[in-house]
Amino acid sequence: MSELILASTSSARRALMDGLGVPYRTEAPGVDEHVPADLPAEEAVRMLAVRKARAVQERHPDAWVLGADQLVEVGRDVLGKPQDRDAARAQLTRLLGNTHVIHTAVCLLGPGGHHSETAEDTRLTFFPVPAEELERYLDTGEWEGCAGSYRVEGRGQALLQKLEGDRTNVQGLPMLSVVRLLRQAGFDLFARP
Ligand SMILES: Nc1nc2c(ncn2[C@@H]2O[C@H](COP(=O)(O)OP(=O)(O)OP(=O)(O)O)[C@@H](O)[C@H]2O)c(=O)[nH]1
Repeated sequence: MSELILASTSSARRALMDGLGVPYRTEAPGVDEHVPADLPAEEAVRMLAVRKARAVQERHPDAWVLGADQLVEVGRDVLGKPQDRDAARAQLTRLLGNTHVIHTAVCLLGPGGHHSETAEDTRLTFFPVPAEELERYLDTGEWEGCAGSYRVEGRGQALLQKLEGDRTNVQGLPMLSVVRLLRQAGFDLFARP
């Protein structure tokens, strides 16, 4: 198989791919992540996952390229990554004591016009916690670089009352689906190095 490129700057996505153990490298997609404001969350993440993968594939047409995007939907609000602590506090205040949905899309592009993609939802319910506890969680800094301002695999799990779906999907890649897409594309996931 020609090389696999993860079109991402996300350390969490890298960690998930490192765990899978398939040889790959990363490259920043470098795309404009703006989408129409009224686009439903699942359509937005699919559009951006494809945009990221295509941007890298244009630079490496013979490679396999995996792109991903994620948004948090709570009620009618759609949340991305917070810009600062105050934005993170506002996001978490919206999530605490409520149920929200993580929408993550992945797109696998390959030689010969291969295009496969999927979008996965994970539903999470957070405990209602007092403002002082929220400030202590913000002190961990886990909000930085995370859509929804928490890390489900870190101290953020202390906020988690219920999770329905793929936990890795929350971290950034729905690994059940990533494995399926790679196997369907013909990848040998235990190839000798
Ligand atoms: N470690 C961790 N990261 C999370 C969690 N929830 C969301 N994220 C990260 O939040 C980011 C979602 O923003 P995106 O726009 O999809 O991705 P990005 O960080 O800009 O990275 P690119 O793939 O380069 O676009 C991703 O990096 C996710 O890995 C979580 O629970 N744990």
